[in-house]
Amino acid sequence: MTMMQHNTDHVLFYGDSRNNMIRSKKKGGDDDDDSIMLVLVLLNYHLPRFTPILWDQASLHVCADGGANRLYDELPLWFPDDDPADVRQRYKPDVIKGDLDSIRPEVKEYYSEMGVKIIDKSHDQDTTDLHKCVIFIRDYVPDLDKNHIKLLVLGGLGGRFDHEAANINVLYTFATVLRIVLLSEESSLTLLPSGYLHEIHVNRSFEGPHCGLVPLGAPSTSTTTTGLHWNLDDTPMAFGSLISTCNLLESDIVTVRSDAYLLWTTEIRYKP
Ligand SMILES: Nc1ncnc2c1ncn2[C@@H]1O[C@H](COP(=O)(O)OP(=O)(O)OP(=O)(O)O)[C@@H](O)[C@H]1O
Ligand SMILES: Cc1ncc(C[n+]2csc(CCO)c2C)c(N)n1
Repeated sequence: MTMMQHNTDHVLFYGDSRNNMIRSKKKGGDDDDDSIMLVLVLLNYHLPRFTPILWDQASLHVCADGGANRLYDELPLWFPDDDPADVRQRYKPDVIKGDLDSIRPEVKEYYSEMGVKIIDKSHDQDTTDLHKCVIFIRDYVPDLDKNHIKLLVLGGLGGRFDHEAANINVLYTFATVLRIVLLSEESSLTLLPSGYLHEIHVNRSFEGPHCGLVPLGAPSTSTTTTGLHWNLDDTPMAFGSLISTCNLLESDIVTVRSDAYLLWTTEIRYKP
């Protein structure tokens, strides 16, 4: 498989190292982010209408179990003038992985005959399909490239709350291994580990104005930000007290420093 080709095309969304990424510098660490490779994971929930744009920019495309049904069913509907078979050939995943209890048999057979790698982990009923896909990506990508990967999870927000909570747990589980962003058509969500100065480059042509910083795993005794309408200045945050929601972007660059892991969310505005 030649899945990990470097993607040097201009990137409109979530991959442009100048416009839209989070640079997280440890004190004294290198700022080594010239080239970002996008990896997509498609879940079995509403795929955002911008999925085809991201697809063209990504180097690796993975479906989590029933996410393959979404790709098979929904992509042809977005290209009504094209033959569905041509659309499915254009948007052919590299891998389908999961416990395979949701992918329909005809969809599995269709992609299998196209040569798509299908990984059956039905024996594992303790981790979610997204977790299984992230393990595949973690093990597939050489260590040297991991800093340059941005994993976008399409259909990662909204829907059943237990699935959303599991997706957020994946952010925590792999926080120091891979940069992961959960996406829906309305929001992005990523985790900012503590101990870094996070320099977040937002693209206000499609992100914002609303945004939030949420100490989900544990309270923060001190968070300091720049670039927001309501900045925090060595401020504590905790559930039951202050959390920063309904905040507003005031700059293309937001900086965050905190003693706790924080979820960072932005509003997404997309008009097809
Ligand atoms: N209703 C939903 N809301 C939000 N996310 C979903 C929903 N259904 C599926 N997903 C996401 O898509 C992934 C793959 O979906 P799939 O239907 O194959 O999962 P599953 O493990 O069979 O789910 P279930 O708990 O329904 O048995 C899930 O792991 C989850 O992340
Ligand atoms: C304590 C505990 N709670 C729930 C599950 C169930 N579960 C968690 S992930 C998963 C796979 C979904 O594709 C399933 C069935 C478990 N194993 N352990």
